[in-house]
Formats: sequence, structure tokens, C-alpha cells
Amino acid sequence: MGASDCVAVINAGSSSIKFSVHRLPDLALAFKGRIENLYRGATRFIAQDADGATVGEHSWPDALDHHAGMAFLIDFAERELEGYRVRAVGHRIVHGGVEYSGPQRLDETVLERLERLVPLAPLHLPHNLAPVRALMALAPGLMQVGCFDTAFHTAQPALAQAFALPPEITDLGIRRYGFHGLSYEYIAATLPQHDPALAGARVVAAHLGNGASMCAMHGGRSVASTMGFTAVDGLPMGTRCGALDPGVVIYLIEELGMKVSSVQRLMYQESGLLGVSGLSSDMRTLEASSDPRAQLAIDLMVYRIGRELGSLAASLGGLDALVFSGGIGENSARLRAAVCRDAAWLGAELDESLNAAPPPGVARISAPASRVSVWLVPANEELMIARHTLDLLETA
Ligand SMILES: Nc1ncnc2c1ncn2[C@@H]1O[C@H](COP(=O)(O)OP(=O)(O)O)[C@@H](O)[C@H]1O
Ligand SMILES: CC(=O)OP(=O)(O)O
Ligand SMILES: [Mg+2]
Repeated sequence: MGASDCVAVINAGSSSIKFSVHRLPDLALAFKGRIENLYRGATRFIAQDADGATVGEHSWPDALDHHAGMAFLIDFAERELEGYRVRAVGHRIVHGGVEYSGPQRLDETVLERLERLVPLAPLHLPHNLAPVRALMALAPGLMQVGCFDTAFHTAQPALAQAFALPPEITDLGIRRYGFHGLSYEYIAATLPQHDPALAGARVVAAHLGNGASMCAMHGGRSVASTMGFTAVDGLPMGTRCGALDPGVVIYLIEELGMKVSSVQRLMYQESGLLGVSGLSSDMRTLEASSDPRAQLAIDLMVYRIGRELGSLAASLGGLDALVFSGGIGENSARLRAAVCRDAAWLGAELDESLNAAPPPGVARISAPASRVSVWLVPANEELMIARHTLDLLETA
């Protein structure tokens, strides 16, 4: 039997690297896996075939960084991909700046341009670009495609993208971009398959992982998002502070004498769930803790989600559906319950038993009479990347 053609996908997030391999021509999943818990505690790796059977598993006593995680994955893939012919590799690239508003074939020139955007996504871009470089060296002829988190949000109205800054600053590309666009694009494409009435609806989706954001979508197009110029804006996250009065940054530097690099570390790596609780950036650890600081960190995240939900619903002029996705959104019934309690005024009412034990896959978890339907959509940035990569492969 000949080798089967496939597309491989790499999604390097801030605390995880996910990957998947899809058969051509229909992008059926061959296998997928993830390395999680990078930088904190014990790093784990698991890979599964399309039926969910484990095809690889490993854990390390200490935390791995992206570099070590990627080296392990390349080694694993080399063995596991025997019998496959990789036609193209699709990558999640968090920031595309003003230049890239759609999937892009990656070459040296594009890579150099993207490297200039590193300051706009310091926690992500170096780790998105490193595997591209590594594969370029390993397999120079291999087609590689960048799929940008920012691309989906280029549909937003100009007002939603604007800061109230003078035009000479805006013209430098200093504006709101929004992130997690591949996740939202997948949600926008998937929801109508489960409820056709939602195709033209006003939807707020919350992608709550280690990085967390929310997006208002109307008719499947991005209208507004909580993340802005960088992925530190909006909600409090695992280790990021989210929206912060810019005056705080000036105060930290001018009055407390903090170095810019320390402020950056504070905002990206030492705040959010980790900073407030003093314990962990992992929602599982906080939910299992009886420490009041853990509760405070969770409460603050729930409170901010509630405030942003009101704001995003205002941007849509109402709300028809609320979607939870990402590691926290998919797995924390407690957080979903708290968010929906605060959102009762908007007409969202959960079915408590469905919320506590949702069926696998996409699930509607609201009470039948809920005016706003509430959904759980497992994040699948990888499938979106595979689709975009295939599109470029077919037109290459
Ligand atoms: N069972 C669970 N209960 C609560 N939170 C969970 C659970 N499983 C995972 N999480 C949360 O999901 C986060 C990871 O989300 P994920 O979307 O996979 O990360 P990334 O943003 O790196 O892609 C973890 O840090 C953890 O806080
Ligand atoms: C943009 C972003 O925050 O991504 P992640 O959730 O992977 O950290
Ligand atoms: Mg993520």
C-alpha cells in the first residue's frame, strides 16, 4: 500500500503545544496529541488516534519549555508518520499584524516580517515561529502555512478596532487586533450545524484556556473582542492580568522604578489566576484548593467575564447564544455555572445537570426555556488550520 497524503498541524499555545495529522482529501483525523503544562509542574504528553485510543504517552517530572516540547514532538512525529506523506504543515501564528489578514504560505521573507511582530506577542510568536524554522531546515521543500489568530477579527468594524489615539499613532498599526480567531472561526462554522437558527445570530463566545478572551460575532463574523493590540488585554488569564488601567503601567515605571522588562513579566507571567491566588495558574488546582486566595482569583475571573459579556452584548445590540470553549470553558462546570448565574439578566439559564455532565462534543447546556442558548464547543483550532492549509495546498 502506498503512503497516504496528509496535512500536519502545529498549534503552539502559551502553556501547550497541540498537533494533529489529517488525511487527504477529506481531512479525516489520523491522530492528534498535546504536550501540556509547559513551564509549570509536570509536563505531560498524550497522543490519540481518531477513535481516542492512546498511541503515545509520556510525562516528565519537571516542567519542559517550548523548545524541549517541540524536539520531543518532532521525534515522535517522525516515528508515527511512517506510512504518511506530509504534503503541508499548517501552523497557528498568533499575530499577523496589519499585513496578514488570511492564511499565508511561509517562506524566509514572511518569516522575517513576522519576527518583527514578536514584541506584540512575546509569549507566543517566538514559539509559533521556531517550529517553522526548524522544519524549514529539516525539510526545505515542505510547504508550510501560517494561520493567524488575528485574521478572523479583520472583519470587525473600524470603531471596534480603534483606540482613541491620534491618527499618526494609529497609522503605525497601534490598534485593536483580537486573538483566538481560529478558535472563534471554528465556533462560527460549527454552531449553525447544530442549530441552523444561529447562522445569523448574535453570539458571544468565550475561549477560556491559559490565554482567555471573548468575542462577539454576528452572522459568524467578528464584531468585537476583549483582546486588543496584544493578547494581554481583556480578561484575567492563567498568568496574564488582562485589562489594566494604562496609568498603572506608568506608575510602576515612574514611581516604583520598575524596569520595563519587569513590568512585562509582571503583566504576562506573574498575574492573573497565578498572581491573585499566589498558588497556581491552573484552574484545576484553584478549584481543588480551600485557600481563600484561590477563590478570589476565580471570583475575579468570573466577575470580569460577566462585565465583558455585558459589553459584548451591547456591541451586538442583544444576545442569542453564549458559547464556552478552551480548557477552562470546556471543563469547569463550576465556572460556567457562576458565569451563567451572573448572566441571568441577559436571559441565559443553564440546565444544571447538562452543565455538570455534558455529553461529549458540541453540546447545548441551557435549560429548554432559556432565551439565550448556552453551548459548549470543544476548541478545534487545529481543524481550522488544516482547512486553511488544504485550501492553499489546492491552489498552490
Ligand atoms: N478539568 C478541568 N477543570 C478546570 N480547568 C481545567 C480542566 N482541564 C483543563 N483546565 C484548564 O485549562 C487550561 C488549559 O487550557 P488550554 O485551552 O488547553 O490551554 P492553551 O491556552 O495553552 O491552549 C489549564 O491551564 C487549566 O486551567
Ligand atoms: C492568544 C492566546 O492567548 O493564546 P493561548 O490561549 O494559546 O495562550
Ligand atoms: Mg489556547
